[in-house]
Amino acid sequence: MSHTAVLLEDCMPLADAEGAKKYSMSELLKSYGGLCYGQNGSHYEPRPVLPPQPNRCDWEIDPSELEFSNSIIIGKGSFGEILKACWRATPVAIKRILPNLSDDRLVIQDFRHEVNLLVKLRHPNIVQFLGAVTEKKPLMLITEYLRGGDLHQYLKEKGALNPSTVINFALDIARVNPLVNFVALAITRLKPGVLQNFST
Ligand SMILES: Nc1ncnc2c1ncn2[C@@H]1O[C@H](COP(=O)(O)OP(=O)(O)OP(=O)(O)O)[C@@H](O)[C@H]1O
Repeated sequence: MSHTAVLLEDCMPLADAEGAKKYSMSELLKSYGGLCYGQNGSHYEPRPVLPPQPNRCDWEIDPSELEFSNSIIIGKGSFGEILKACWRATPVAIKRILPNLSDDRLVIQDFRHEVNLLVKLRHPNIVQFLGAVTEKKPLMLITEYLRGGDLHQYLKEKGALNPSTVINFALDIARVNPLVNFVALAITRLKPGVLQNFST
């Protein structure tokens, strides 16, 4: 078999040519040794491609992938508890809707709203949404686990913050809007005395 034929066979363009009904190209590839799926001597087997499932989102998480054996409760919200658990061997934060609220229409609406919002957000300063369990109960929302907790927890532990820390936190929050980066850059260019006056 010629070098060309080996390359053609390796990358299996014949299936693509046949799929696209490019008959002359198919013939040309066959004349160079290209084999059809499943054809005698072919090392490729036909692999049926499942059609996309309607209404199934690629962020839907199968609850069997969540590992709760060493989970701990790290917080409580109005409708559920927040646990530190594992998903695919990675520590994650899971907001789990309380079983007795799982059928509450308003709770479900609120939960779906939060999921729909988080799906659209991607920014280093926003907790990363990883997926959600929406097709089975209890409903769950899975995000990256923040080792330092959230700002509320931080304030509870540290008490009043000094003004420059407050400004840095405010800038981190505001940086979610790209325009604010200009302001942030301008502030870092300020002389130290100016910032002192501004923060007191
Ligand atoms: N991703 C996370 N990583 C680490 N800790 C978290 C995370 N998410 C939440 N927590 C902890 O759980 C607490 C409650 O979380 P949060 O306020 O998000 O709950 P919630 O259900 O959204 O509350 P509510 O619905 O009342 O606004 C936080 O104060 C924080 O301590």
